Amino acid sequence: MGSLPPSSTPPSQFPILTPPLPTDPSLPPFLVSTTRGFLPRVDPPSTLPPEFSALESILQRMPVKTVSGSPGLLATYSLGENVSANLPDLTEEVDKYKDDLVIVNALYRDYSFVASAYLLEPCHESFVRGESYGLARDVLPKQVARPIVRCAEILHFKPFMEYAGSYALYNYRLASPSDGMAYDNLRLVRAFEKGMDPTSSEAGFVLVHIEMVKHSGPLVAGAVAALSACSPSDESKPSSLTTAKRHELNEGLARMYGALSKINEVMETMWTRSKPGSYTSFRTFIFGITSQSMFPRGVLYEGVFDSPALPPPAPKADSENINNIADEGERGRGTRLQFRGESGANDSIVPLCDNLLQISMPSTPLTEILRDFRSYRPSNHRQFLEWVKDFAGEARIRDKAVALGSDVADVEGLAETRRLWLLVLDKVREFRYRHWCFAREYIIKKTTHPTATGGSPIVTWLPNQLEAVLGEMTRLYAAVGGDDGGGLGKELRDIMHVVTRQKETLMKEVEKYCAERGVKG
Ligand code: HEM
Repeated sequence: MGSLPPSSTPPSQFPILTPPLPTDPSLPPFLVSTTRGFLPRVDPPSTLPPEFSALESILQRMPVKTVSGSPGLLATYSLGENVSANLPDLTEEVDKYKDDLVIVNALYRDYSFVASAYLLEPCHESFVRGESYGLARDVLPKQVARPIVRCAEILHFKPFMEYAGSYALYNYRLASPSDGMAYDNLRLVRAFEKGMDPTSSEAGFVLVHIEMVKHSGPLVAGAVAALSACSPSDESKPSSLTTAKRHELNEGLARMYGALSKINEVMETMWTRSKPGSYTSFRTFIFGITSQSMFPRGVLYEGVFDSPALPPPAPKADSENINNIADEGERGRGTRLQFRGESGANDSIVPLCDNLLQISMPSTPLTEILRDFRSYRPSNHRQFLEWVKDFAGEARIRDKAVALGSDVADVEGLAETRRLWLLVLDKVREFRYRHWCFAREYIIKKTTHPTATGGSPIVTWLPNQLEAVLGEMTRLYAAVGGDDGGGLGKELRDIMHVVTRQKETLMKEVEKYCAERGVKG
């Protein structure tokens, strides 16, 4: 992969793949493209090289319900002893594949499944008994810790389960290769609970994410076209778009709108493909090892002392952050680490829209969590998102698009941009509102555990971003004169009624949950 272009380079010059996508295994699996969007450029391997047969054997025997339907190691709470007894340290074998990143990514996925299952097995047992999660194991044995760190170094991931690199986007196979990526043809490669059955809620949860991201190619293509139309190499006056460029911008926004509409439609299928009542049982295994009561001191990675995959040592005085600090008795045994858990918050669809639309988030500690989440993703996704943000900022895309207080000759074109801009914002609102409903129905009503898998506070974090979008829409609609007619039409008037209603109900809901749970709003 080429190095990143400087941020003043036109968007078309960012190394975004177009078909035919390269199949070269020495390239990173996750490279943004206009066809597969944020999915890996090749389907993930579902079988491991023979040297890893011990790992494969554990993974196949691991789920609560195995592929044959019989109870697996997690059903009998015997994964821990199996890892101790039957899994050798295969770090040297990982190195043999360091030039085949497609395989190393499969190994990263698989070690991350064993790591999370191993650490959280005691919490699963407590949960099944109807108790609170209690404490997890807090030492990751070296035969898991060393190879996952090595894979993470090679791939530039964190050495803990990630959304794209392991749990969701690198965790599917095609039941029949000739039938492609149709939903019914997708199967999970790895699962914790009953996910080997494609009709289970665990499988549905993961597969709906994949099915949504399947439509991210046109979103990327639309975003690139919109940015390209506003390239900073044009005059930098907000009103400087020519009629032709405005037309290009409108086409880009319309493509984004089409893709987001499809993505939101698929999102709605979550309710039936993964039942709200089943979520909390497989969720136990996807918690992170920071900001969680189960891991008050993170996890000691045995046999791991120094690696580019580890975060920099925390200052000793920083008692909140125990990264890399092992206590006296542990020194010489390994390194204590903390990472966020896998979460859709590490998906790139919404951050792409946030960055392109320049949605301003409030300066709150909750927004800091949003920023932190954005480091948990494949490096090419991260670079692309940062680049979109910088580019949109330099190009002043929002100013050019909505052109407030400027004389624009192409009045119809401008009205269309404003309409499309608000419609795209509305799709982000719709995503975040549906998502808030998921959080309420799948989590808040089912458990009092205060933090989500990624470590964010469950009642206040999602509303922080949803409120920002609702606020942005309200301000923009007023600024372009929507309230006074503004030429934006009935569709947007209706949407804005929904926005006003949602603002009120969201505030009341959050207040209610905060009061019930003693959380500061
Ligand atoms: C039952 C379904 C779902 C539930 C219960 C759920 C739950 C959550 C929770 C609790 C968070 C807060 C972050 C954290 O983990 O600490 C989150 C964030 C997020 N999830 Fe989901 N999620 C679901 C489905 C999805 C799907 C299908 C996607 C699609 C990619 C997705 C994308 C996101 C995004 C983008 C965020 C960050 C939100 C923002 O920026 O405002 N989630 N999710």
